[in-house]
Parts: sequence; structure tokens; C-alpha cells
Amino acid sequence: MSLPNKWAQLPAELLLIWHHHRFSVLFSAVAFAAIVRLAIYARSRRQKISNSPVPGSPVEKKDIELRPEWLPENTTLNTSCLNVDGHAEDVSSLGATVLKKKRGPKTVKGRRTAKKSPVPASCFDHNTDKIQPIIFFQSLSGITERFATDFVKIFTDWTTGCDQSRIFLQPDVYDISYIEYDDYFISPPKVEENTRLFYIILLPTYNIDTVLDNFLENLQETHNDFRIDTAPLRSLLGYSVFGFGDKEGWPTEEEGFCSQAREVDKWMAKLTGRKRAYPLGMGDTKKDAAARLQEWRVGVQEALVEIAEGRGLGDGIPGSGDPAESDEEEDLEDSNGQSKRVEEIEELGSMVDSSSTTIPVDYTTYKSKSKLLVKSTVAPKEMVPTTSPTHAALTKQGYSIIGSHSGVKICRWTKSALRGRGSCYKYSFYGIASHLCMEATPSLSCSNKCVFCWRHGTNPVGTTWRWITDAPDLIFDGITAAHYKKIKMMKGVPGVRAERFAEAMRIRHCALSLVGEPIFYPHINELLNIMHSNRISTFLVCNAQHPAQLASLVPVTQLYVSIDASNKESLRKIDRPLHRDFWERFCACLDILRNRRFEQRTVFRLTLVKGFNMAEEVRGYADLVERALPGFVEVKGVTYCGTSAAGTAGLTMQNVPFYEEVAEFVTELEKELNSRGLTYGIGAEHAHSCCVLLADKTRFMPNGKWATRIDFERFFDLYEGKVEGTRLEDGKVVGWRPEDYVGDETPEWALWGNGGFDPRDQRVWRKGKGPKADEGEKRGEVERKKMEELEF
Ligand SMILES: Cc1cc2nc3c(=O)[nH]c(=O)nc-3n(C[C@H](O)[C@H](O)[C@H](O)COP(=O)(O)O)c2cc1C
Ligand code: SF4
Repeated sequence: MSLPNKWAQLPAELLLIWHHHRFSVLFSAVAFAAIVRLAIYARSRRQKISNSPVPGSPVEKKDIELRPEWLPENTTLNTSCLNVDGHAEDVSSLGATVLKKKRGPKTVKGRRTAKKSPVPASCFDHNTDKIQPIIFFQSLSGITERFATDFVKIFTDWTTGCDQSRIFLQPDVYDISYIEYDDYFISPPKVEENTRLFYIILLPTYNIDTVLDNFLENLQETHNDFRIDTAPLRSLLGYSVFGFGDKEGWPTEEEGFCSQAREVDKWMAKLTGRKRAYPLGMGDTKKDAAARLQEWRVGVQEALVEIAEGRGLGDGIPGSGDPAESDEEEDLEDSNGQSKRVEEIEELGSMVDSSSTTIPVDYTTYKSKSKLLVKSTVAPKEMVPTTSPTHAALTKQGYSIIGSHSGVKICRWTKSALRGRGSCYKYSFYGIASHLCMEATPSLSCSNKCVFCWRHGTNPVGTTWRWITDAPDLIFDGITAAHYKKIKMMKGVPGVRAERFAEAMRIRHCALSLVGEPIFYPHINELLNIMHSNRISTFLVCNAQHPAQLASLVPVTQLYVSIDASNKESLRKIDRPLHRDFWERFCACLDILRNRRFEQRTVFRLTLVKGFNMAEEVRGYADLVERALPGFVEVKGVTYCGTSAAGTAGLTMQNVPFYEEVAEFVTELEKELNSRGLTYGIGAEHAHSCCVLLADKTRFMPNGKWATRIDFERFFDLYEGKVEGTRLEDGKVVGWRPEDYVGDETPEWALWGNGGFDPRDQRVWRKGKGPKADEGEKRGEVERKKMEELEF
């Protein structure tokens, strides 16, 4: 057949083939399509599963918003690598959320004319109007709070019992630590039409940096802020201030007696347009404070009667705004009602014009005599100067202060271990022998005022680091030298075992907690690196208030977050945080802990305080565990520290839980976690410290046996790169995981139900105590023990 004929027959043959095989062809095509579809579906399901938040999943990471105001100032922390997590698949978004807010003095550009006050001065109609007294107080160690509590009671009785009682409303009372300054000191709060406000302010003085400085700065800034009236509180009916001080340390006003109360009184005079209703009162808390306060209260009440009867503040009466009295308040108004301050600014404006450059004007310092400061820089203070009462108090309590903001103290368990009488719970749980351990902090300051704090309420507090900063090597050398010195002092103590004494002369572990907040220290990462390179393991405890520092911390041997409450209200009550956004900070820290749980061992530290954070809170705590998925949850009964601060916060021996109560709580928590599919179990206990350990079984129970202990040598080998870790990213090793330095099995005697006391040590009972523990013994760490004697 010729070729053209063949071509002509081809379509007919193809048609024939198609007719013969069309069913099998169609069937195969449909089957193929179905297989492809199924494969795609199965793949997408698998991906979904790997993205789900299964506890312990090494690939899942949460996005955390780190607000600009959370970023530390004056720090060497590398904020560009915040939120590091070697496992993260979604690292992109985090860096973008971190934008450093520019802080610094306000900058004034150009010329400005005087403004007229938009706030009308208040006039009081005693026939129709009411007076709302507002009592503000500030207290760091509880003394002012105690006086304020009594004052409020007596004053309230007076407002309801006096002849003018129909005019007075029940006083409102605020702790200045917990209010938004803007709500009360930029403009008065909104009230009913016929209600007029009267401010009463009670506060102590501290010559070290405290929150009082923030308050004063705020008053000053408000007065100097161009956008607002210089006297935005002039609608108040009046105000009066009472200061508490200590003449023993500050004998005269020139030497600082009640200096901050005097400052507040001065700024309030400016902000109210001189509405001082009664002169500043001052009392020496060691001598006459009660009597002075009473006199002053009577005077304030008389002034209020005058107002209530329509006689106002009595213009011209000394102390109530007479111009003669105001000559020490610098911004006198001239006859046109124009502030001198404005002239100064105008002069400044001319300078600006002539030089064609902008000049930064710092209004933020309250220490100046309210003169504008051009290019001023405020020299930082020492956190704990050697001459300060805090230094004296801490030294008396056995702390060695290193530089001006670090401390070290030999813990009672170190002494106990040296004498073969047992180590703290960290030995039972993790294998840290107490005589090899040093307890220290690079920051004696903290941003909380916890009710159970052992700092006796006198340590500096603050929300930002603004002290003279010591170098990390100075701190390391100082704390280790002081620790060894204290160990050497144990040489002659009866019962000290020679071999333990020799071992103790080489520090192996450092518990960075003690007092204050270690991650507040701007060079914490360098300090940690020095410790690790000296093969000293690090247990670092933070209070979940500094998310940016937490996110950029180098991995430590074990990272703790104190979980003092399960919800916002409870946390506010127990930690008394200074940060107003404390809950947001707390939650961000939990998320960071979750993200970093495959870099280091992470721990929740729960301190149970009966009547504060125990009852009905198990589910709340389980929510937090579910959120952060820590490797461990340590639950410890609080120890009564018997300080005035504790007393003021209403803490007594009755708030200390019995060990059985702690154990019951932990069992409940375990049950709750398990019911949510979270694989935590009770790993160990140390009844002597009233402390129980929950741990993640999937991670720390290999081969069905608890392994909560740490292989420290392996940790250092990993740190030094002598052995390779197993933390991978994109198939490459980027570091180590907690699983890489899991140590020996938890010893039998430390397991749940066995008490947690090493049988090789000798249990020594204190006088009057014994195996039949009395109530005090069962309440964890025995009787009214001072907390500073205990481990963290
Ligand atoms: C570290 C420190 C610094 C102090 N500085 C001053 C001071 O400069 N002037 C003063 O009059 N009192 C000073 N005092 C005394 C306190 O003002 C006084 O004890 C006050 O009652 C404390 O009140 P609080 O317990 O409510 O915080 C200081 C006390 C401490 C602990
Ligand atoms: S976090 Fe620690 S040091 Fe700070 S107040 Fe609380 S207990 Fe005291």
C-alpha cells in the first residue's frame, strides 16, 4: 500500500482502537485523577497536623508583639535578635514588630506665644455643689500605707459626721503606684456636674531612685508641656500634701528631710494655679509622724469647712496662694498674667532662630529649680550607695553588695550542705549540691513589690534602668570573691566536712535570683557568658515583667519565670507590679518562654500563698502552663518573712500553706493538665522545702523513668562546642536542646512520695522539732524563718 493510502486509513483505525478501549482508557484517567487528588489532600492534612500546637512540637512558634516601650534602654542586649528560637519556621515577622521608640528629652523648636488657660478656675456654690475628696498615697515599705489607712478611716468618719456632711462625698482612695497619672494629674477626672474635687496627697521621701521619681517627673513634665495649660488642675477646689521622712538619716530640710513631699507640694501649687488649701505637713516616722499627721488633718478639715461654707481658700491668707508666699516658686506670673517661663522660652526661640538649628530642651529633670535646661543630661545615681540605709540594711542581713547594684549572699542550704546536713530542693530535682552553689543578683532593683518579698520593702524599685552601671567582669569578680570569703568563714564551724569545704572552693552553679530582677541588668548576657565560660551553670529567675530582655537573653542552663498568680487581678494583688501594662508584659513573657523551650530548660515557679493565689486557681494556672508549655513546673508554698511590708499587705503565718495543701494543689494541677492532653506528671518532691516538681513526661521521662537531673558537664561541652547539639534549623545544627543535657535518672529517694531527702545526709531537727512535725514544721520551711536564709 502506498504511503498516502495508509495516511488516509489512519483516522478510521484510530477510531476503531478508541471504540475497543475507550472504557479502560476513561476508567484509567478517572482513577489517575482520583489518586492525584487524594495525594494532594493527604499532603495538606499532614502539613496541618505538623503546624498544630501539639505540646512539645519542635517546629511551632508563636508571634509575639514586643511593644516599643518594652525595649530596654542603655543595654548591651542585642535587640536585633529578639525572639530567637532555633526551631522557628516563621522568624520573619518578629523582627519587624520591634521598633525602638526614640526616647529622650523633649525637643522644642521655634518660637511660641503665651497661651490663655482653657481650664476655668473652679467656683464653689455651697448651696448646690458637693466636695469629692480624693486621697492619694504612695508607699514603698508600707509605713505611709499604714498611716494612710488610719487617715482614711478617721477622715471619712469626719466627712460623714461633721456639720457640713451633706456637702462631702465619700473620699476616694488611690495608691499612686496603680493609677494612670494622666487620669488625675494632667486633668482632673470627670465627675458629676455639681461635684468639685479636693486632692489630699500622702507620701514618703527616698533619696534613691524609686517610683516617686517617676511621679515627680510626670508632674513636672505636665507643667512644662507646651500642649497643655501650665496649670491644668486649676479646676480643683484645693489640695494639700503630707510627707513622711526620717530625721535620723535626714535631720533637716536642707539635708533632705521630706524633700520629695516638698517637691510634690511645689509642683501641685503650679499645676493647680496655687490652690494649696493647707500648708505642707511633714512628720518623722521614727518620732512624731502620728501627732503631726493628726494636726495637719485637723487643719485640712478646717480648710474644707471654709470651702464648704462658701468662703473659698481665703485669698491672701498665707499658705493659700498669697503671692508673697510664692516667691520661691519660680514661675511667677507678671501683671499681665504671662508666665516668666514663656519669656525664657521666647529667648530660647530667638537663639534657635539666630543659629538656625534646633536645640533640645530637657524638661524632664525635676531636680533643677524648674529652670529650663538646655542640652542637659541627668547624671545617673548609684542604685545602692554605700552611704544609704538600704546598703546598711542589706549588709546587716548578710548580703555583700558588689559595686552599686549587685549582691551575693551565702544561702543557709550551702551552710547545711557543708555540714553534711542536706542540700536544697535543687539537689533532689536537678543534682545541684548546695555547697557548690552561689546565690547572687546583678540587680538589687526590681519592678514589683510582691507581698511576700524578702527585701523588707526597702530595695530600690523602678520600671527602667537608670543607675550607674557596673561592668560584668567587675560583678563576676566581686560576687565570686565575696562568696569564697563567706565560705572560708565556715572553716571553723563545727561539723563542716573537710571534703565538702574543699569542693566548695570551686563554684559550680549560680542561682541568679536572690533579690531584685537579674535581667534588669543591661549587660546580663555578658555576665552569663562569663559564668558559662567559667563552667558555672546558671539558673536564672525572672519576674515576667521584661519581655524584651527575656527575648534577647542567651540560653541559660535553666530559665525560670515566677508565676505568682493565675490571673490579672490576683497578680496585681500579690506582685503589686509597677508597670501599668504588667499583664500584657506577663503574657508576652509566657509566649517567649514557649518559643524558647527547645533552647533551654524552662521552668514555671509557682509560689502558693493561701488566701491570695491558691483557691480556685488551678484551672487558671493550667491555662498558663498550656500557653507556655514549660519543661517543668515547680510548686512551692510561700515562706513567711515577717516583714512590715508583708504585714501591711495582710500576710500572716496563716497564709503559709501546709505541705499537704501544696501536695493536694499539685495533684489537682496534674489532673487538670492531663485532662487537657498535656503530658505532665509529678516528677519529684522536697517536702523539707514544701516544694513539688511537675515535669513534661514526653521530654524528661525517657524509658518510663523520670530524668529531671542535669548533666552539667555536657551542658558546658555543648556551650564550648566540644560536642554538637541536636537543635536543627533547615537541616543544619544551630545549637543544643534541653534533651541534649539531660542527666541521670531522678534518684529513688527524690521521687514523689519519698520525701526528697538524700539518705546519705544527716537530718538534723531544730530544738523543739522532730520527726513528728508540728504545725510550723508542716508549713514547709518551718517556723517564722526569715526568708533571706532560704534558697530562692
Ligand atoms: C533608702 C531610703 C532612702 C530614704 N531617703 C529619705 C530622704 O531622703 N529623706 C527623708 O526624709 N527620709 C528618707 N527616708 C525615710 C523614708 O521616707 C521613711 O522611712 C518613710 O516612712 C518610708 O515610707 P514608706 O514605708 O511608705 O515607703 C529614706 C528611707 C530609705 C529606706
Ligand atoms: S520579684 Fe522577687 S525580688 Fe522582686 S519583689 Fe518579687 S520576690 Fe522580691
